[in-house]
Amino acid sequence: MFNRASFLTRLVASSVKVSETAGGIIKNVMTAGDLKIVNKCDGGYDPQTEADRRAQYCIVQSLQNRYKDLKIIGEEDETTACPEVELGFSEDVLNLESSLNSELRNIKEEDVVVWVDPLDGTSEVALAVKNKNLALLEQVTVLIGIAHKGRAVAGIIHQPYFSENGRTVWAINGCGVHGITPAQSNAKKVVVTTRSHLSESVSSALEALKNKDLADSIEKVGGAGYKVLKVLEGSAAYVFASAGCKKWDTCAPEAVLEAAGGNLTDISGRKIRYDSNIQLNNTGGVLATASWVKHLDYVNSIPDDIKNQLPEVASKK
Ligand SMILES: Nc1ncnc2c1ncn2[C@@H]1O[C@H](COP(=O)(O)O)[C@@H](OP(=O)(O)O)[C@H]1O
Ligand SMILES: [Mg+2]
Repeated sequence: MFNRASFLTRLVASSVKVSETAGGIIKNVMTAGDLKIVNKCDGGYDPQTEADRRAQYCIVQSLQNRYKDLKIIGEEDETTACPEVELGFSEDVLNLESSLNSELRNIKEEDVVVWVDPLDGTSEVALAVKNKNLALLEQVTVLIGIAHKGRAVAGIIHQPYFSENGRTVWAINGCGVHGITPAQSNAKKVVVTTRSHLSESVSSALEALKNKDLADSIEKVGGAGYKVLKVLEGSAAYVFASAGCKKWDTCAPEAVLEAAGGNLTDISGRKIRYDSNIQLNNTGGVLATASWVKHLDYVNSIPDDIKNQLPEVASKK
């Protein structure tokens, strides 16, 4: 069955399993207790742990083992070799093959870019360990986003610390979202935003949304993957009017949210591109909304002066 499936179905089926194995690696590193944290940012703070390094090694090795010529862009430049290579695949994904439209079924390996964030929410891991606040680990996700000709078409969000055994939320364009039942409405409009990268422009955008009755309350949580899970669970929107979030943070969440009827764009409402030669930063910020609110209301309520500070930059500097 695996060998007869289309390239996209096989890649998603593999990626679901690979994300789960990466989640296991993260949990093992946490249990072992030595995170070996390094700061990746000169003059700022962008932590990387042994869990990020091992999880990315496993994801890239596992996918490259099956798909030799696949273009994969991962967050981490430094990785740590680990023995786990995951060659399994999800039967649930294979069973979806007949639901794919012909365009998706004909996707070729050479037109695909896989965007990998092996551990989204690293700052929350560092804080969880420092403050012995393990509840923060719920905000950790493994993100594998699949882009075809620059557009996010499928995504996997694995959440290792959800409940006892974790959960995997995944989607292929037009084929619904799996592993979660998205909320269809909420009397209260909760807007989620960054916990660790607040800035003046983020605060001003949130204030503008409050003034237009588009944000009844604000919740600050970590990780792009976790924030999109919050939107699927009943928050109205995820707003980040700043430029630090990267393509590997948004590719999988965008595909998953859009399969559930929501939207993820930059704060000016422009689609985000995921071509292999693209600028890594989401220079236009991030705006994600649930299926039950109007995306354009949120776009239109963010003041132009904030949008003008966040222009789209399409190609690498
Ligand atoms: N100013 C910044 N500098 C570095 N990374 C940033 C950033 N703003 C956002 N990010 C990245 O975007 C993701 C979501 O951020 P946030 O939780 O603040 O909303 C995080 O991914 P990682 O945890 O994988 O590094 C975070 O590092
Ligand atoms: Mg990230």
